[in-house]
Amino acid sequence: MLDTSEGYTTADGRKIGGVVMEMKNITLRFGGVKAITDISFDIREGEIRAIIGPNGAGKSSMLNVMSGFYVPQEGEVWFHGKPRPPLKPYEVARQGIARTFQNIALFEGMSVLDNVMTGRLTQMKTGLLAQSIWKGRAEKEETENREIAEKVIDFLEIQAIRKTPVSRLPYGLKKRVELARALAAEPKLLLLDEPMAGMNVEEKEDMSRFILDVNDEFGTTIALIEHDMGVVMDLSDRVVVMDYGKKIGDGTPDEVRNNQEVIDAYLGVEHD
Ligand SMILES: Nc1ncnc2c1ncn2[C@@H]1O[C@H](COP(=O)(O)OP(=O)(O)OP(=O)(O)O)[C@@H](O)[C@H]1O
Repeated sequence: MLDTSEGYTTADGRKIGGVVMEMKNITLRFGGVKAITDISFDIREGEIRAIIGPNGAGKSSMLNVMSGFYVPQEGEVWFHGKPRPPLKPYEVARQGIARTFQNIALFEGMSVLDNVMTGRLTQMKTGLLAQSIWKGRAEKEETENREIAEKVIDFLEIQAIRKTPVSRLPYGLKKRVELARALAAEPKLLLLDEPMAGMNVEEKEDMSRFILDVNDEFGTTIALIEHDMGVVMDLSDRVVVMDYGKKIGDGTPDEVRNNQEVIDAYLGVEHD
């Protein structure tokens, strides 16, 4: 098994660093339903880390624990070497964590550019009162925010639709706009909730390329959940496999592919 204790070098020569986030013995219940049972794993700096598993395995619940949206009944989330207390959503964003959602959560009536600009809101330093007193400072910040939004739009190759209302876009492009909005916050850790769900083959290839480019260009650490095995295996450095709320595998794509428990529980049967 790959020894990751001191960081490691990937097959394609990327250097993976220290632990950014560590899930320690996480258990999450909804009333009588145990969505996650005693799961531990870490995410390292610069890594593309996937969580896979069949429907209902607990993947979304886990992502929501990672993003701070759910607080587990047992266990701790460690972030940069310290236990992370329960946080408000904007505090999570200020810690450098951004996410996308399984069901697209964009402002449909607003343009692509305005949607991407909303990704900057959590990073704004000038409050409303200060904005009215120091107009110059607010204007400078607005200009900076716009520059970052435009840079992300260029990077994800959506310049041609920057003024288009999101409601007019096909599904695959909406997903890309959601990624753009998350990137506009300049996250250190990006959480992607089924980024390829509902996409055709071409859209999946595009999205995979952009995820790899984001990781490569900005050094962003990425954790994603998916149930499209093929995509995940090509994209990820390490994979956690969940089934019925439990962790049944954790390792490189090859290690996971050859894990008998994973084969039995997940790969051996058809999943949509
Ligand atoms: N808010 C909630 N209230 C009650 N039960 C929930 C809630 N969210 C998830 N669950 C239950 O927890 C379990 C894990 O669900 P979760 O959505 O995390 O799985 P998943 O692996 O993301 O599934 P999918 O691939 O279908 O999205 C399921 O049994 C689900 O019904």
